Amino acid sequence: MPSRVSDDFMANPVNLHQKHLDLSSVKELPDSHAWVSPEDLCSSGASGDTESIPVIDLNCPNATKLAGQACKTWGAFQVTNHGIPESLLDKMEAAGRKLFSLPIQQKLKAARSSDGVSGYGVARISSFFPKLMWSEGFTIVGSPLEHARQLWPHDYNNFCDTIEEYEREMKTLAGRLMWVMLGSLGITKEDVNWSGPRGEFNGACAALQFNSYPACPDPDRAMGLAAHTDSTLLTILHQNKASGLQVHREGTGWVTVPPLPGALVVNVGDLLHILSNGLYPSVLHRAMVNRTQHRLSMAYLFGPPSCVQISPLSRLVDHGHPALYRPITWSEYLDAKAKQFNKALSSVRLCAPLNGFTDANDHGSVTVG
Ligand SMILES: C=C1C[C@]23C[C@@]1(O)CC[C@H]2[C@@]12CCC[C@@](C)(C(=O)O1)[C@H]2[C@@H]3C(=O)O
Ligand SMILES: O=C(O)CCC(=O)C(=O)O
Ligand SMILES: [Fe+2]
Repeated sequence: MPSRVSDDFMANPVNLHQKHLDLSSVKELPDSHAWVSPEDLCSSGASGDTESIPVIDLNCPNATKLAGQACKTWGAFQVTNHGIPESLLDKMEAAGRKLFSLPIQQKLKAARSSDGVSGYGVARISSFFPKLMWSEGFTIVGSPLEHARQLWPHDYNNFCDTIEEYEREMKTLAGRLMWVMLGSLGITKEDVNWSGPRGEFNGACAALQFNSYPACPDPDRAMGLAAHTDSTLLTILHQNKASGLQVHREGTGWVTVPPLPGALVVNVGDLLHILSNGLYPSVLHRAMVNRTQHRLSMAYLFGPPSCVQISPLSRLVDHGHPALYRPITWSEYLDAKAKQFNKALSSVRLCAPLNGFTDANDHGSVTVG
């Protein structure tokens, strides 16, 4: 049987000696990275590849309605005409390539510390799985300067300028997307007092995550990034030409999100799930790898100001629709995710769902292999 997230939970500790392998030079999949044994192979892969998440033109007059439908049914959509210049996306992809092509010893100079958030390393959720993922990541919160200097002591300015430009552009887009997504629920600026006087989400916090998935000698037995939901309000993801992102939909299974030139993927995160009182489910997603192409993605993880407690919006709560979640700040939620991973959302839940099932993203029964 393929392994299940619940079974894997904190099971076997990862073999630490293999943790920082140079994946691009490995010729055979090591056991430390083999998620599926040869006997399991027939049951792996995506089942529902005939449909995928909607593609929404942000300039279309119907964008708000379409985004609302997409958030309710998929928890994700792709967006075009988003205003981010293609040249900036290209520069970011080049910055990611430059970073991950450094020798492993150089990348480790900017390694994420055990209690830190920023820096180079394996996915934070790795500790919940008995096998290592076929990927490496680099997380930036605020200024990239300190880590960029460690990576390129004499040549860090271009990297920093590009990242800072991207962070500014993404912040504006994330604010715009918040109103498009919330607008469909009848939410206005008056309903979200922490969005600021002009609804610009000025005090919002964010992190930027570069993900690298080198070509893999045995892609059907490897996992790029294991199934998870993001602990954000929303995530804006750019993927290069290599496909690999899959979203999970109840009743359909795993569905591939094809890379579309210039488009960005928008995911509903756990905090928007809470804010919408469960109307917009956070999307369970994962990244697969392939035999020939190096896949790169960058995720802009958008959250509320650090002092703000997120709880279901009062406009969405009444006698028939009680608040389903207790108030929580982003950093408290990230702590819950770091300790409980896929049980974090349920741990904030106040009332049991009427149908007796757990939260949609309490994905203990979703197969990961
Ligand atoms: C703000 C954050 C969300 C994140 C944890 C982090 O502190 C920075 C990295 C983010 C990321 C990106 C890859 C998937 C993920 C689950 C992970 O392991 O690190 C997310 C985290 C999250 O959304 O919980
Ligand atoms: O690489 C991808 O497509 C997914 C990345 C992702 O889910 C993340 O960074 O949170
Ligand atoms: Fe994610």
